[in-house]
Amino acid sequence: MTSTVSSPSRTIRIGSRKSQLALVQTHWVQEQLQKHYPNRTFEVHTMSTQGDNILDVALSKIGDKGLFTKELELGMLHNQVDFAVHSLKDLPTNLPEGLVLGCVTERENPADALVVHEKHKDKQLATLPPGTVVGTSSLRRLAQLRHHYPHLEFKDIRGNLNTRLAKLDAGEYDALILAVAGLQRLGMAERIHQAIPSDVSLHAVGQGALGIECRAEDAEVLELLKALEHKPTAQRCYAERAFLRELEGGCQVPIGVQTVIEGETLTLTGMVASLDGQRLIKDTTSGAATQAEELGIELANKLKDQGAQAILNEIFAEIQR
Ligand SMILES: NCc1[nH]cc(CCC(=O)O)c1CC(=O)O
Repeated sequence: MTSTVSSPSRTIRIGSRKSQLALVQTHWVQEQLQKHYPNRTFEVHTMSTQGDNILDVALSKIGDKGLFTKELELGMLHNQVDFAVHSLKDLPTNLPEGLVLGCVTERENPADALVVHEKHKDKQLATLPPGTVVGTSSLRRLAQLRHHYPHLEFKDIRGNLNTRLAKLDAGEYDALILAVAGLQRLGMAERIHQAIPSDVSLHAVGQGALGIECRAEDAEVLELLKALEHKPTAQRCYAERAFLRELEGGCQVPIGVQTVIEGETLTLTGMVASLDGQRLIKDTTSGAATQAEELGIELANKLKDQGAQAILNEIFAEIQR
């Protein structure tokens, strides 16, 4: 029997991590694409990444930037999947040869959230008592909170969101710092006790947005992905990623950002802090949103002139020890 379909369109295979957050995000992308292209088929293929498997080592000590992305990238390069959905914050600023950031989706609230144990439910970040044990695995959150609240104690935490919340509720920690966006996407917004203001903690580069990575040569996929692109978010994230790319060395470092677009103007604020929180260098730059990457590079150089490079060099040496 011969097929009556004259030119069947290719099935698009979406690569995803298996974590609950990754799957929620990937299924959202699949659903949006399906709405835009009802006659096409989009399949989800899941893979475990190194970051999902190594759970007993502090993230900052692993020092491999592609921790949550490498297996998915190999999948694309080996033609097993056509694109991969990432939390943009987990996607390294330099991608492997042959792959590109094909699409940035509309960002959710990029702020960090304070989540507290029951016994602190009448407290805010500023009123937590001395010795409160705060769980975080992010050097950025650690350094900024130490800077503002040196009386708090910090303890590393790993595992997925549910594991972390269970450890909090079991009393292993008094409070956690998590991304607002992750809690919202998992339907756990009620656990957000306080959105941390940006004068206390600048968020991570790309936080709250999804980044879709695909093969640079795959014109068809790049065209399909345009349906999900959110230009203001993309411009903000390009500025943030250029800032980070210009500053970072080989590992996770305490770098935070904030971006705003008003009219045609993009304003980028960035900070670099020492791990003990004692030194914190922060500055701002503004310019045309169409020049996002140049603004990121400009701000990185501004901070380097103010001593950021010395802080980063100390941190790279510290982490390698
Ligand atoms: N690597 C952890 C990670 N990657 C993305 C998110 C949340 C969603 C986002 O920031 O887009 C989280 C959890 C967290 O930081 O609390």
